[in-house]
Amino acid sequence: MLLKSEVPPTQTLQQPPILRLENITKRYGRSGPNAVEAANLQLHKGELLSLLGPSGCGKTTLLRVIAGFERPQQGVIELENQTVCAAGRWIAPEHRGVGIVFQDYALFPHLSVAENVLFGLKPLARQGCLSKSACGQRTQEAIALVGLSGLEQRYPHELSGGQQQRVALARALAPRPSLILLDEPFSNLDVQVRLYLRQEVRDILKSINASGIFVTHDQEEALAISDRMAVMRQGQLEQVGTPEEIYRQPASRFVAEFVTQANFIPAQRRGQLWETEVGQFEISTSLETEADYGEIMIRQEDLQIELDEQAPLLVRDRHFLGREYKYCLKTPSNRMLHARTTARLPVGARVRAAVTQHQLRFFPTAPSAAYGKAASAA
Ligand SMILES: Nc1ncnc2c1ncn2[C@@H]1O[C@H](COP(=O)(O)OP(=O)(O)OP(=O)(O)O)[C@@H](O)[C@H]1O
Repeated sequence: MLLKSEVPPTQTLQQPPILRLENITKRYGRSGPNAVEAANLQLHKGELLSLLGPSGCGKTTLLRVIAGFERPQQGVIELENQTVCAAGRWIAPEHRGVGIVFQDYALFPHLSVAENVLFGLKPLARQGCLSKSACGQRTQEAIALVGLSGLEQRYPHELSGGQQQRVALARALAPRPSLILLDEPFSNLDVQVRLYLRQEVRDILKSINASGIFVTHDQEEALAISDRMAVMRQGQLEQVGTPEEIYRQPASRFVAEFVTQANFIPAQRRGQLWETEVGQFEISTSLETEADYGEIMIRQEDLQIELDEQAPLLVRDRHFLGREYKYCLKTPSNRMLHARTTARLPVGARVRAAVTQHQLRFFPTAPSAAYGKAASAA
């Protein structure tokens, strides 16, 4: 039976990892660039990790390497303490005990819901690991787990996109894989369905203490559903951490920009101040550095704005988001900044930027990107 987990999450982190990647490098063709480069990663039992990054950064390639659909040029993969990939060792995908959910569901149109789920159990039945009646029972349990009981005899075309994706999940979970891989599982769904299904899928996986890796390029989705996130850039894992760590302590400007969509304002040191085109910031702990040039990062929700006729920022646009407004603000050098706040301010007004000092972060840059040069070039 697919049992609800009785292992508390903190305990699972003390167990050995269920998946371990060591120095995985994969390139397509002989001389192409590395699609994945020297990736190291561990996943613990019951943990949900998202692989997040822009298009082409290597997320799907890394997932396919873990599944065994692609063979890396270098590196070691251990799954449940078994080496499935290393120099001179290769375990085929069907023997890795990994379940996969694809973006396009990949259901068989001529098979019913029950037959599609049963299909996932065929290899176990063929190997003599499961009897016919056990296969039937597991099929029913998996269908119930994803909330589709009663729809067993329907065909894929008689289901909504969200229901089809649940069938795909049931099919992947029925063999009770040690690891489940989900490649952009919600990207074909309407935004409404996507929002509730991603939470439901997380709840389902958590209820059976499944270990999973999601691929997504949607940072909000990654923040919402993961226990940990791995942010990828040009084939490399740039930062791995909890959603809170990644959001609050981004390891690089790339992570900060990609995950938080924060504002970056060029700054130049002037004595004990960072000078920017929207005002000066005192150099205290959060902005301390050896550098003379850089960018100050201000998250949209941390940028407070107040009406001030003499101020350098112009309210260019305002969008009502329900709970708050999102403002687009123009700086004197025509740079756009974004702020989210509940205050309603008129478009065309001039506003002053106020930020709590400890919420700022600083990223050094070359002098050419500094405020004075950027402003004069605009
Ligand atoms: N079969 C292939 N042959 C050659 N190059 C490939 C192949 N598959 C992927 N690539 C290349 O490898 C790099 C990584 O691709 P990958 O699909 O892993 O990225 P991704 O982050 O999943 O992108 P997306 O979000 O657009 O799906 C890209 O430069 C891509 O063009």
